[in-house]
Amino acid sequence: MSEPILTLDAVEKRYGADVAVERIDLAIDKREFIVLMGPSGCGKTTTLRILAGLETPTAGEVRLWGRPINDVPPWQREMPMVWQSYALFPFLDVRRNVEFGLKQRGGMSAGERRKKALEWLDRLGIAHMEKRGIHQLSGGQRQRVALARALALEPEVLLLDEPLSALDAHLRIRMQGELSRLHSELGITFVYVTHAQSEAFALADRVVIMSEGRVQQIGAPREIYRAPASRFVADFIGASNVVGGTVVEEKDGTVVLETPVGRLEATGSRAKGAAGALSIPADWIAVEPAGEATDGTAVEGRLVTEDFTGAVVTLYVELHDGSQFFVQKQQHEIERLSLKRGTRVRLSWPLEHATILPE
Ligand SMILES: Nc1ncnc2c1ncn2[C@@H]1O[C@H](COP(=O)(O)OP(=O)(O)OP(=O)(O)O)[C@@H](O)[C@H]1O
Repeated sequence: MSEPILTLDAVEKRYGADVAVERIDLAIDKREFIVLMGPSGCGKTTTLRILAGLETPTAGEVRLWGRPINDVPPWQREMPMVWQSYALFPFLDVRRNVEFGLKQRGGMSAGERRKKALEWLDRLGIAHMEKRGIHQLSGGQRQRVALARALALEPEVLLLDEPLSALDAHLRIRMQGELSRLHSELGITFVYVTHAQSEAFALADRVVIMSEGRVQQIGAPREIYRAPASRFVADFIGASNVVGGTVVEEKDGTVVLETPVGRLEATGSRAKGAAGALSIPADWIAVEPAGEATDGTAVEGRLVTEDFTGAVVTLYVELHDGSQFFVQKQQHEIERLSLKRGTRVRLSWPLEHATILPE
């Protein structure tokens, strides 16, 4: 294993009695695209600000290439940050905004700075706007200027705090594609904070799921999607139905749980009598008219709503105890069933996809 470019070692940040980051351990490899994701207030932004040097940890150590940098000020770290609000200077034109960081760093003539700024503006497709004022730009163009300003420093690490959240959905997808392309072309490390799961999964090499100032799971998007490490992660990702119960049988890598919706089987192991929660991915559930017997890998209920979002349809089915399962299907897969609100349906799934969540 090569040495990580950035290491957070038992990093903590408290503001008096308030804990923003309880404990973060994280090693980031060179060229990685790392996305920090979690509910509001979980400490994502604080973690990013600690990396930028804008906050000092109250305990633990931050290392860059193995060298402690807790006490290194932001301007000596060369890890620029790009914000949702762009943080551009309204009194400088586009090109001068991009030149600003270069000027602060020093060591370049005015001509060199200008050339570098134009190179980056060109790379981001807005060189022709070099003389415009910031107020004459759209949100997407402002975000490009902010990116050009950070990238003109040619940093090893770029920090991004919800950079696309102020943009409309269409532009967000486009900028997402551009960020992904820039990341692979430049070969630098991106540490990116977002609320948006689709953004995290589309961009990240690894996603860090945080809650209450701690890391809940670190993994490739697919891994997190298919194998959430805890009930918290499964609920947060929202791709699976999670049912809690008590283990009543255990043998050969499978367990049976007594749950409010009946006895359900799951793969994994847990001692008899222990509490546990099983997770059933919504896209692995088959829907058919009710009537056939249900067993440990099926339940029956009544269709309550159908959310149509284009090719994918989400069905919400109410079970006998009043709880709901949701099922995700391609539109063409359910057309033949001609379901209506109130129709009784049977939901079933392959046993290997019903897994007991780690404790
Ligand atoms: N300067 C501060 N003083 C006191 N508490 C703070 C300060 N900055 C952050 N916090 C608290 O630390 C916690 C983590 O904040 P942080 O901004 O890192 O969360 P976040 O995950 O980025 O949230 P969001 O998604 O809402 O931006 C929050 O409970 C917040 O109120």
